[in-house]
Amino acid sequence: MDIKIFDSAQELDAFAADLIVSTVQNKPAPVLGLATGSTPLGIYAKIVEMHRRQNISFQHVTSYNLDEYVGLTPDNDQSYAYYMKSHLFAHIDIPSNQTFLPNGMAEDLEAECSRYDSMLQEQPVDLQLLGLGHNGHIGFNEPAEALTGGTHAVKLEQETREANARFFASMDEVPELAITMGVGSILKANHILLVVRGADKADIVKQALTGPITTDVPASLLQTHPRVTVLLDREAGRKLA
Ligand SMILES: N[C@@H]1[C@@H](O)[C@H](O)[C@@H](COP(=O)(O)O)O[C@@H]1O
Repeated sequence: MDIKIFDSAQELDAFAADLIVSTVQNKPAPVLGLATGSTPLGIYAKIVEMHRRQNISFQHVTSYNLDEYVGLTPDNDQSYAYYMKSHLFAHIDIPSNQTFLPNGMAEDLEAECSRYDSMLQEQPVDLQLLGLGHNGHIGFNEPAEALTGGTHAVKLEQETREANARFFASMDEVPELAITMGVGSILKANHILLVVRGADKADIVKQALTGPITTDVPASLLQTHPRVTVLLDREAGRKLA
């Protein structure tokens, strides 16, 4: 694992955005794996700025998002589809028919998960951006005795719902179910970019990066991947020796 610790959010965002843009520029048909949450916001803003100022084009890019809530329509401002549109897709030239998220409104969730997996199989992810949950989740792969490899529907942990409640009007509105790429699908990406910020994640960063590889900390499975770049701010990295 290549671990980099940054003194400022701006430096971290610029480094991550450069890495994403270089993947976009160096491949004829790049496939990006994208994430939501507060962690990637500065990175997306930097990418939008690079698109505007340096004319970086995303017309040839395909993207797959990690996860989506079940039961929220794409025009619901709490859905991840809405998040991606408002923070990234609407501001760059990526064609809308090349951006994919699991469909949280699908009647048959199992069929939706297999559909998503078949698409990922045909278009493997070149660079997968990841955030980290306080309990070590990646995407919505929660700590469990066994983890699911492929895309699947998952019941969210109370802790995860509480952490994400800040984006909703009330706790009752936070969905109980989500669709997420599985840890197996995430690990198939050629290169993984894990980004973590904040003192409240320092302990889980240490466990995930240096602790035992265990399904109790889903992010610890990243230790088995040959090409992971970890970007931390000072606070998130403060427990690493
Ligand atoms: N499903 C998302 C994850 O993909 C995200 O990485 C994580 C951390 O979120 P944040 O970046 O807001 O701390 O929690 C959410 O539950």
